[in-house]
Amino acid sequence: MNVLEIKNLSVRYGDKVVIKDLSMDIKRNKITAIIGPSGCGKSTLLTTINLLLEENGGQFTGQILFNGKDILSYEKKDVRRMIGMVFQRPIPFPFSIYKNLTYAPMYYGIRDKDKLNNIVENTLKKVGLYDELKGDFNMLATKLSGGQQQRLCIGRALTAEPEILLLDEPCSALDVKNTANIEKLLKDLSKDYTIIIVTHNLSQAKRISDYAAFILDGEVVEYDETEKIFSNPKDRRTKEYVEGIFG
Ligand SMILES: Nc1ncnc2c1ncn2[C@@H]1O[C@H](COP(=O)(O)OP(=O)(O)OP(=O)(O)O)[C@@H](O)[C@H]1O
Repeated sequence: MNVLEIKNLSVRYGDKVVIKDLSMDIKRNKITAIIGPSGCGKSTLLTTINLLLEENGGQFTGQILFNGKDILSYEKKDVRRMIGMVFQRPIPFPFSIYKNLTYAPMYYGIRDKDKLNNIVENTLKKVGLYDELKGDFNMLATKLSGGQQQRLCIGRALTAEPEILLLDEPCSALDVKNTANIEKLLKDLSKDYTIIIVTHNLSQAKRISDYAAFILDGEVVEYDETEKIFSNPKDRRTKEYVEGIFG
């Protein structure tokens, strides 16, 4: 079963319709890239999926099935736990690394010190920070480098044990080396998680995603295996976009 089935989704902010009758299924444990020119509705699609849209002043019609069940039938806090979000700018909580990584588990009721320590250790290993920190988990998270902060934020999202990770331009504030680290991390994580990434970086989409959706003016123009989108697009507009002719 597809982890998400988006059916006839339309989204508006007030009178402004930004997503129009969009339907797409998201495959489990794959990386799906959402590409398209600025303002086409990519971020809106992510916020709709994890029910942040309303807080941002938007409304949607249509249906999103998560594991076959209407997403609105889940408690919002469960959706936020199961569908984690990582933003463009890494924003760690202004606490220690330890506290950043135990915040969600404690919120969800874990109090056992050993369990919490394990979560911190395993998460740091998963995101490749464990060796770099050399045991200093009490360091203020905001003192990490930008790339490390973004890996910590991905780690923090993982501590809630999500099924899906939504990432909105996670590398746009990072240099080439940190970007490569994050890309490798996402590839590794896709064995256990479903990843949806919004990116302006077409080479990144090509490098890491299994599927890619090209969105234009709130509509899916083409959605297919990434390989096909880049090497043999069916739609002229997709071809022009991936060749860098517009956007
Ligand atoms: N909270 C909001 N209130 C009103 N309009 C919004 C809001 N958020 C986004 N929009 C509008 O919705 C449209 C789609 O925006 P969105 O951020 O989803 O696009 P995007 O494809 O992610 O853009 P970018 O690539 O520039 O980040 C834009 O016209 C934007 O101005």
